[in-house]
Amino acid sequence: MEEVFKPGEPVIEVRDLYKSFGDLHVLQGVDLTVNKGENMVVLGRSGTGKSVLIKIMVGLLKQDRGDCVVLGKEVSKQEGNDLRDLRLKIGFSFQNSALYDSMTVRENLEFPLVRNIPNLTRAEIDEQVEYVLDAVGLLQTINQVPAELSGGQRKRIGIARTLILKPEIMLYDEPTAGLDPITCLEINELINEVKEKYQTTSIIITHDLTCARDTGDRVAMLLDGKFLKTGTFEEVFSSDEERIKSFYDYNFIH
Ligand SMILES: Nc1ncnc2c1ncn2[C@@H]1O[C@H](COP(=O)(O)OP(=O)(O)OP(=O)(O)O)[C@@H](O)[C@H]1O
Repeated sequence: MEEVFKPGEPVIEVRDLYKSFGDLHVLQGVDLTVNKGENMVVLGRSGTGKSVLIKIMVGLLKQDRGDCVVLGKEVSKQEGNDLRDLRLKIGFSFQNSALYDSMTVRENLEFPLVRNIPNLTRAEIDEQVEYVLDAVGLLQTINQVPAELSGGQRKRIGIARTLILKPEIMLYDEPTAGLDPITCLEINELINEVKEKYQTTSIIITHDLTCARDTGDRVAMLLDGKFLKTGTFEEVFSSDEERIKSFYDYNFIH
């Protein structure tokens, strides 16, 4: 039986997680709980281990010690079809959108559907492509190729391509990187709309404090291998901790 998670129940539970590469101790006792329907923002300077943490969550890396339980399953113990099924429930929206340049928007969106869900009819594929494009507000771009789209539109299509498999969890890697401030705000809105429409649980990795403030139900600051502080944006940034204050001062733009 598939486990069904109710709002507020933990969907991701990371406990006392350690990961080193030789002498480089990247994660040193990470604890994190993300509840059903929650947007959790992970903040941290470059190289602090945010991507390593995400890779452990999707089974691309194994921890040295500790637990990483996603949708009720210890990820490091999943193999073969079980790991594949778990990964299908986790949508990973890459930083560079990773669209295929030679394919139209329609073809880019069809690709994950056809690859992962066999025996869909043409009408079902069309319906799902159009639904998800409408959800990200870009139905009119269906026959365009990525080169004809703006950076913000490409991000949206990248998010749509992840959403089309209706994942329970969304992992956004630097969703606003390289975008102008207005487009950043539009992406933040989209992340919030996705949460409402698709009832997703999300982790949003970012350096962008406006994104953190606007999308995060809670934010967690990764520093020196651990989460230094977790809470609402206001709770975290009202802290007197010097390293949090200096992160805020260097990163807050508007
Ligand atoms: N497979 C690996 N082998 C060896 N070292 C690795 C490996 N993966 C990551 N690292 C190292 O672990 C550290 C954390 O990397 P990670 O990519 O998680 O940083 P990050 O917080 O995501 O940074 P950024 O914000 O720049 O993407 C880095 O020093 C990186 O070089």
